[in-house]
Amino acid sequence: MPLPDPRNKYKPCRGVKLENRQWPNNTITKAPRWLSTDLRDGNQSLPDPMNTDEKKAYFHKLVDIGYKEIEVAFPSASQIDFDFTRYAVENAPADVAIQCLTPCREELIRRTVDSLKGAKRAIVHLYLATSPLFRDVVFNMDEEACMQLAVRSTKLVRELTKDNKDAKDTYWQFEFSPETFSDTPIEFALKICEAVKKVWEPSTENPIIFNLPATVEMGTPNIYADQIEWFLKNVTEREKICLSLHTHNDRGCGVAATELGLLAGADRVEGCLFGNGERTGNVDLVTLGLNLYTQGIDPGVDFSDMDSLVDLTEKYNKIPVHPRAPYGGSLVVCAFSGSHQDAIKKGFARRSAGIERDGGNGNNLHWQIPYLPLDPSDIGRTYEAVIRVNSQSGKGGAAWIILRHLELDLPRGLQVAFSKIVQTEAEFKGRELKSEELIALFEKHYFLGEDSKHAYDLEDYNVTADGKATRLFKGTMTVGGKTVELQGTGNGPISSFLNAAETQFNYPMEVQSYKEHSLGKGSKVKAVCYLEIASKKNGKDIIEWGVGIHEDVSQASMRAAVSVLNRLASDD
Ligand SMILES: CC(=O)SCCNC(=O)CCNC(=O)[C@H](O)C(C)(C)COP(=O)(O)OP(=O)(O)OC[C@H]1O[C@@H](n2cnc3c(N)ncnc32)[C@H](O)[C@@H]1OP(=O)(O)O
Ligand SMILES: CC(C)C(=O)C(=O)O
Repeated sequence: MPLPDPRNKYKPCRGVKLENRQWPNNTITKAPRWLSTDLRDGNQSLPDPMNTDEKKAYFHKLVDIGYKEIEVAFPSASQIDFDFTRYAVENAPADVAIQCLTPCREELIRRTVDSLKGAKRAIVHLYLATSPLFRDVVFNMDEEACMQLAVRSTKLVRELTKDNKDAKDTYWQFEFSPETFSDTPIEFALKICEAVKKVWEPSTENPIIFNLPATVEMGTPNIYADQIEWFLKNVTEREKICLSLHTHNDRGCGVAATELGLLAGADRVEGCLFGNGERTGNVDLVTLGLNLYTQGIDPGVDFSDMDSLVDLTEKYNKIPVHPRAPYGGSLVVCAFSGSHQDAIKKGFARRSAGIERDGGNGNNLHWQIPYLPLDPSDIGRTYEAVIRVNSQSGKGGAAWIILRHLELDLPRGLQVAFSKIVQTEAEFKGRELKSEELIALFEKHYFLGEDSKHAYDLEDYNVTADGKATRLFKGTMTVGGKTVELQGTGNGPISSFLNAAETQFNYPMEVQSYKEHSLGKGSKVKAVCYLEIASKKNGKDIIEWGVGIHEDVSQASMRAAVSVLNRLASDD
């Protein structure tokens, strides 16, 4: 039973008092510094943490796609984490900083710094929970004791790193996280950071990283943004600070909180690919990066081979990426429903025309396709994957697949006719129809396949002028294996054939529309004809479509007419 009054159990998150807040008026105009914590915060939350080989593969992929700051481990926790840090130190490119997390405990700090020895660039990340709940429940420490511990620990890190003459070859950076910042009285968060800064003595060139984590997401994202703006307004020596965000997703707003935090002035973001991490996860770096990209901002990380990132995380985290995960999910660049497919198909047609006019590849043409905020090809997905067909689909979806695979640009009426066939098949099978199945259905239905089963075949014919405006068709057909001679007249080859067929086989046939286009290019070019015929079947007026393909355009149209005849003779 839900509680009749949850107020007695849960209290709302209180924001900070922020005068003249600025962040709602800001826009994000450049990518922040990114830190991937997949190998630390992500890894520590896995039921089966990665082994060393898995961490290595993951690390190299993070480097390959462009992350320059990577938190690789909690080296004081285990020999595996220590050894992996050594591997990362020895194998990181010169421009990649290796970050490690340590609590405020002397032996653990020493071990952490040991693991980073010899690194070209290293970030020692010290954390200490600062919220009243944690100080009280976890540490039994008052604010003063908490501050003294942070100060003592920072002094030790300083002594072991930037003040250590034996460690001068490393470019040391220092990060301090008042853990559970999101639930810490803001004045105390500022006070402890100021005390830590005073000890570390950062410079403008090498700023201290203050990472202000929403360790647990406590309130709406605007509250987090207010906290960040308040902190930045009140902290001293802003120019010597890199303000870092580290959000979790307990309320499902990690991305929003991070984006609002950036609007509030933050410089750096920590997160994991596809939002792996404690509980509901860290903020998703893929979403954040591609959110920037789709605003025309280079994220500085390469997401163009999305499937390889999905494979990586699924293999090593052993957690599937949700099919609806932003950008990376297998279903997010797919449209099943008819009106979406129709709009997307029209959008692509408009874009192709624009590209042709522009004479380029479309990279300088603004992306404007209904329902698709991102060009699937920018993340390595194919257009073919965009439109998928099931019983919810309309004419546009199947027509798109036929266009992409067979290059047949079906007239609207034929799209409608074929979509009914598709609908029946999808309902019958009770599932999505794959592209190959749709193509087979189309070829079978309009008798285009080499081995299609059909009643009528045109063996031979000729059309001659019979008087001024009249054409005479004479030909031989096989009907169910038997040879039949037929002849008819009309004002052109098709009408004279239809007249012959009507006389011979008793199908009234009147042309409603005719369309042709070329297929392929160069010496392999063919003609495609689409013929719409009004006829009668079992006493009822009906419309049938025929499709014919041939190197010769008049043969193609004749084939289209035979295709109609076969449709009239078929049972379906
Ligand atoms: C929000 C975050 O993600 S923080 C990072 C969390 N990551 C991890 O904890 C992964 C690695 N951790 C570990 O392997 C272990 O917890 C270790 C090695 C750090 C410590 O192990 P143990 O000494 O056995 O302690 P244990 O894990 O049982 O409890 C944590 C202890 O650290 C203390 N602690 C927690 N955070 C901090 C901190 N930032 N600084 C100093 N001490 C801390 C706790 O109060 C507790 O102390 P207690 O034993 O005196 O009560
Ligand atoms: C150590 C800190 C930054 C952390 O992981 C968190 O608060 O979630």
